[in-house]
Amino acid sequence: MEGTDNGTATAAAKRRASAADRGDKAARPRLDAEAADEPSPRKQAVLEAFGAYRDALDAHHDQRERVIKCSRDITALSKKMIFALLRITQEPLEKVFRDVQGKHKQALDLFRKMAADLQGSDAAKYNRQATPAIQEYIEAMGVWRFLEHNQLITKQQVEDSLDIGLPLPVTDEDYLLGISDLPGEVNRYCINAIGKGDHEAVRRCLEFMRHLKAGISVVLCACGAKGLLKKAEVLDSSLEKTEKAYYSMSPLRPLRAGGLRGYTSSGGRPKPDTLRMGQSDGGGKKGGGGGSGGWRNLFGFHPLAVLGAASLLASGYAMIYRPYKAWSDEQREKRSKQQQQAPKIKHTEEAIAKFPFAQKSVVFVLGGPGSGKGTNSARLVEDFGFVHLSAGDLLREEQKRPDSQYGKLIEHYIREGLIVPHEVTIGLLRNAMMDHPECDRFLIDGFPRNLVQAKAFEDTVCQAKKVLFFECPEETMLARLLDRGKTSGRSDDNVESIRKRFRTYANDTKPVIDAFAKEGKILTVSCQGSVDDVYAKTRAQVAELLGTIEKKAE
Ligand SMILES: Nc1ncnc2c1ncn2[C@@H]1O[C@H](COP(=O)(O)OP(=O)(O)OP(=O)(O)O)[C@@H](O)[C@H]1O
Ligand SMILES: O=c1ccn([C@@H]2O[C@H](COP(=O)(O)O)[C@@H](O)[C@H]2O)c(=O)[nH]1
Repeated sequence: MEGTDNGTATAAAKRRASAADRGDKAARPRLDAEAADEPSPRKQAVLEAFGAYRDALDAHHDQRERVIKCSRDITALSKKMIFALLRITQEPLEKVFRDVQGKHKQALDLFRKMAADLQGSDAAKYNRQATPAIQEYIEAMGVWRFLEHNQLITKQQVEDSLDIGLPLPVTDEDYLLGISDLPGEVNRYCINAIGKGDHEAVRRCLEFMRHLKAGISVVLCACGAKGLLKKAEVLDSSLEKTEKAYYSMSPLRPLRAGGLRGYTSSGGRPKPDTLRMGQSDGGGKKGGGGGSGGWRNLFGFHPLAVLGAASLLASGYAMIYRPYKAWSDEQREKRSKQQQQAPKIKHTEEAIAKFPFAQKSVVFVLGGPGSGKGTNSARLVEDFGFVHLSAGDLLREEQKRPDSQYGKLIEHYIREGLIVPHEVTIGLLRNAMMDHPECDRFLIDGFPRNLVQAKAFEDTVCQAKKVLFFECPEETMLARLLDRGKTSGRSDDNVESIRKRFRTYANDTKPVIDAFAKEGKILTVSCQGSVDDVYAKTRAQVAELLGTIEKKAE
């Protein structure tokens, strides 16, 4: 049929037919040309469909651009809020908070605009664009909360602060990633406080970061959330800087109130409205293991501090547990079988609480990487009936254990020469001690690697009787480790990892040795000489020590 695809005449065809009826031949060429230009209905339909797609794409593009713009503006405002907050050390409080409140109001206006674009079924498409703003905002609100109330902001508080009349979901991941950026800012505030000689402010920063680190470490161990590991490393380095700053202001502080006992706390009675470590009064649980006391120790007793901690853990839990819940029955069954095959945290809370840790004689074995700790410990076992527990070996074993939730984390820390969060290492050490209930003497080799571990072990396991310290120059250790690396198969016996381990040793472990030295607990052995020579010196030191211990016990 002329001019039609589906039997329906086009307008031009109709006009041509009526011109023919009228016998109007002159109109024909014009009408023919008109008909040739006019799209067929199918073409028309396709054009219309494309038009609709184009409009939808344009609308999507505009909506995405609007979200990106709002997100950038909120990010910038949040950074300005942080910047304004950090002026707290230079300007009157009211001025700072007034300024921040103004910026916060502007941020909320932008959030309102952004939330409007995030409503409806397509909202999820733009979440990725909104996320940076939400995380930066959480960071800013976290800094504010810390400075004003000395508390870790909770996820609920973040949500409540977003009073914009429209729902704007804050995910657990946003919350965790947002608060894990706090240490960098707290560290900046701390540096300003040092400039002002405000010792108390520096102490508060340090405690806050320790609480945060403890909480994040646990979440990290449990779920290894993408992005969190990197932030945890930054947190470590911020914490390290703050610790150095704090102790540089008061070098003897770690040793106040009796050696390591004074390490984590301010020494004096903490103010009721400040976050504090639960063990600051020296009332740590001896021989009692972790349990709920462990959490109180991590986060202090202030109810709102606990709330912050709970929020952090709830988010971590949700990230771990929700995906688990979404598993099929088959996946869940497989996972539970794997766990039954290789349970590692095998002692019950009750058994841990009952185990007489405090009655055990523990000797720590310290020294740089490759200084001979393992070699000499093995021989001491033969001569004196110690149980030898190498923290590094326990970690490597846990790393290899199929289905270990810590495997990836440990692998990363070991390769990078970093110190695995102490909750994991102490958990493994405690397990291993409990595997030998008959034994009273333990050589704990390669532990504690930093002051926090040392304090945590004292509080949750027991105090070491002495510390065997292998003194060794770096060149000797490097040569021995490279030699060992030819056959050891260890991921960290290579030049790059060895350098990192040396750095960690100098920065974190040497201060532990110094602190124990001040307590009079160090037995130094020079690592120079043959294996037999060094062992002879070691043996003599230990024989004398055991003689003393036994005499004391009589
Ligand atoms: N006195 C010595 N003379 C020469 N080589 C030694 C001596 N003592 C130990 N070694 C060798 O040096 C290497 C490192 O020793 P060892 O494994 O005991 O050190 P380590 O302190 O336990 O190391 P890491 O902290 O890395 O576990 C080993 O290959 C060991 O055989
Ligand atoms: O308490 C500890 C002990 C060890 N690590 C990590 O393990 C490696 C290797 O330890 P070795 O004692 O040399 O076997 C060490 O570099 C750390 O990454 C730890 O984190 N905590």
